[in-house]
This record gives sequence, C-alpha cells and structure tokens, in this order.
Amino acid sequence: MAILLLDDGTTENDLSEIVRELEVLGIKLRHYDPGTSLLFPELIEQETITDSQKRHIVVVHNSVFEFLQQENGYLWSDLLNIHPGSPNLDTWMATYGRYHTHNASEAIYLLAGEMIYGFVKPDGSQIQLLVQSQDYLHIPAGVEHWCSFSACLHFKVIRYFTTVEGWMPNYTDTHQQFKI
Ligand SMILES: CSCCC(=O)/C(O)=C/O
Ligand SMILES: [Fe+2]
Ligand code: NI
Repeated sequence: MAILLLDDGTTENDLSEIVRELEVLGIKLRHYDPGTSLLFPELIEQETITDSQKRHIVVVHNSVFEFLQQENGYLWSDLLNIHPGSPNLDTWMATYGRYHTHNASEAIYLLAGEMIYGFVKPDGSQIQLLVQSQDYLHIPAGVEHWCSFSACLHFKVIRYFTTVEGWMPNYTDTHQQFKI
C-alpha cells in the first residue's frame, strides 16, 4: 500500500487521504487486492526474467486487468524489471530522477518491489509517493513528476502506454527538494 511523504517530513498512510492529495493534480491512485502477482509467484521471485517470461506475465496480468486498458485507452503495455544487477542504474536514475512531463499519460501497475514518485503541489510544495506492490498509478499528460527506485533497488512494473513512442521526458526546471 502506498505511503505519502509530505514536505514537512510527515507521512500519510491512509489511502483515501493520499488519493485526495493526488486528485488535486489529476493523478489517480488505486490499490487492487488481491493483485495478479499470485498468478506467477515463481516469476515474481526471480531476480531476472526472460523476454518471453515478461510477455507471459503481461498477457496474464492484462487478462485480469482488461478494464484498466478499456477505461483509459491504453494501446500497449510491457513489463520493466529493475533489480540490483540491472545495467546502467545510474543512467536510469539520471534520466527519470529529474522533474519531467510527458505528452501522454504515464500509467503503471506495480507487481513487486517499490518505486518512488515525486510531484509538485499547486502551492509549490513537493510530495513523495512510495508506490508498492498492487498499486496502480495514473499520471496525466503534462503533470510534472520524477521517478526512482527505493533503497531495495528492485521493482517489477507493468507500464501502460497510449502512444507508440511511449514516454519521452520533457525536462522542467523544477529542482527536487528530496534527496534520492
Ligand atoms: C515507470 S518505469 C519507467 C520510467 C519512466 O519512463 C518514467 O517516465 C518515469 O517517470
Ligand atoms: Fe515519467
Ligand atoms: Ni525489493
């Protein structure tokens, strides 16, 4: 279940409160319990997974979460697996750990591990969202954010795309208030 860190150092664990905070930015957060990780437990446990195993997970997951695709018009989806042995983790962090927007929406469903997202509230304060297993997050096009892995350096995430080119980052000038 997601946890929200506010700029005064306090945390919010109540899902409906977090949803309310994010709604102001047009961001959707939902938690689906049970999720689909139980359908492929041995693959979720593996640190590395092959491309065909990824395709299998995506097909099975999407057969359960078809409504998400229909609701939002997602054209395609894939599985990104980040783990401590992944190559170029520093490049990944440098690319997505800076505030950016996309011309299309960014939507994810987390199968395992943790991800961190940062957002700017209308009053200029910054918030940090820890996304956890079975959480679904939808960030509309044009909403400023950054994204990173947590200290465990591990996540398996389904990404939903509405354009062929995926998510190209348009960097903004906002600086991160949090150290990651
Ligand atoms: C959600 S994993 C890929 C990172 C990425 O493309 C992005 O835009 C994060 O904000
Ligand atoms: Fe992004
Ligand atoms: Ni982990």
